Amino acid sequence: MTKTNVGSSEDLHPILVSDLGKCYQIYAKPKDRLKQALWRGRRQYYREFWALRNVNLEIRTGETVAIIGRNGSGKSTLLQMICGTLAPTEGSVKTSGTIAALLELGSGFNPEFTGIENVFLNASLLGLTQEQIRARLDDIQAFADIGDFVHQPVKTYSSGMLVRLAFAVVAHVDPSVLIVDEALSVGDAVFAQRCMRFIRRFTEQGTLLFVSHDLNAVSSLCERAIWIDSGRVQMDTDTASIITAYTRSCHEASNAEIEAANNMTDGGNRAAVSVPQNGAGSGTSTTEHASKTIHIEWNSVAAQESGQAEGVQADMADWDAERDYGDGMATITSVVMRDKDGAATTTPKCGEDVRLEVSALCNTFVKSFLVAFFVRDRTGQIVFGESTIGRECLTVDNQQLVSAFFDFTMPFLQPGSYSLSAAVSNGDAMGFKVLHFKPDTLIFQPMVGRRPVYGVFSTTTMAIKLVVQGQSC
Ligand SMILES: Nc1ncnc2c1ncn2[C@@H]1O[C@H](COP(=O)(O)OP(=O)(O)OP(=O)(O)O)[C@@H](O)[C@H]1O
Repeated sequence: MTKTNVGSSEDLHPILVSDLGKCYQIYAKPKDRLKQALWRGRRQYYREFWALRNVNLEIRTGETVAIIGRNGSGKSTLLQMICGTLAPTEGSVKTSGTIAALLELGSGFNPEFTGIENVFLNASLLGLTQEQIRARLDDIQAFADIGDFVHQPVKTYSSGMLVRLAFAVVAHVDPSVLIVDEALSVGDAVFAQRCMRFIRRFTEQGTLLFVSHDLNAVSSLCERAIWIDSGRVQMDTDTASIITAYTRSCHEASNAEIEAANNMTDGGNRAAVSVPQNGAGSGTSTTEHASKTIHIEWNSVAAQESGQAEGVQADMADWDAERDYGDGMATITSVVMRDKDGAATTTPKCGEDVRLEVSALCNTFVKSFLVAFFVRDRTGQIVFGESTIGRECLTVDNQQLVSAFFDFTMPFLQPGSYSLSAAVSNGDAMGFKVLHFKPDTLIFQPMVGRRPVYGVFSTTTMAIKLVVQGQSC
């Protein structure tokens, strides 16, 4: 472990990765491995598999960086090479400062040692003296919170207990760089929150490298993200842009899967889908839920032309090719928020009723039309959302215009700017195909008022009573 040299380039870049690559030798049969050893390289019995290739990264001091990507894309391979637990096939990694890493479960622990013995072993490897470890032992035990198990060999621990102990150690060794690989997914909710509080405090002065499939955690912790796909850096920029691009790619992959499954079931003949019962003409459907309503109307374009539907024209100009995605079988034509008087607004009052109208034109027959929206805060975290899933099953015909009306009370939000994304899909809770997803299509600034907001948003409280025992109110 190296300490930071003040003023050096390593000081500015605690992690520098150049042309990094990892190649595995894949053997079709176990005996091929033996043959390879016997032939000493004169014949090849394996095929090469590059888990990671041509990766160049500069992580600057104080940056909070997420690594995201689908299963098997190479995230853990990259982190292991940065931490020095895996040797690269090509390229190099330069690190400086004290790097504390939470990688695979229990890595770095000796299974025969007790929890306490492993705390001493790991904390001393991370640069603490025996005296410093003794002084911090109570805090480490309190953070891990595994009771008397701390005196048992770690081979008897559950996966949750292992990650608790490992996290407790890294939380008390004052690292300058913290690397976390999916560790939070193992602990229970209370422990995950304890870790998130620690990581949040750590990011105020330290450098963080964070791997997670939880995009909300990623957006709330990291300002920069790196998307890895099939062992290559696909994109490296601000977290919000990466999340948009990555989720778009995941939806496209999922749409392709659903398309393939549909082709298997109907033999590739989309015309085999039965003609809708309620597809022609127009209609209304309303569902009550909790205290508010979701309300969907659909009209034929003929009705629109005769003035029954508000003038909405849809064509591919409604698509932002850079950001929108979907299979194009419907086009979102407008997304409007209205106040309680019906006026369009981008400054809704918190605690007051609003209506969100999402209109879309179908470019094909849609068997089960779904509408959804969600709202992100300025860090990209999803704050709330709603969908017709589980509430509506609407069949829509080609060239019909659908409007969904979501009536709800605007929650008491933290002050700031919020973006609303809308989507229309075909399917149900078990799986749906995105027809058109419009990210960040409506930006609004809620009027917060003077009421304090606790957390991401406060509930719309029906009543608050203060009662002194013995007195009526
Ligand atoms: N020892 C190994 N031998 C052969 N292939 C390996 C080995 N270790 C990893 N791989 C392969 O390298 C690729 C990258 O694996 P890696 O664990 O880095 O992915 P990941 O992005 O962390 O995935 P996940 O999100 O599922 O944790 C995968 O295809 C994996 O099967």
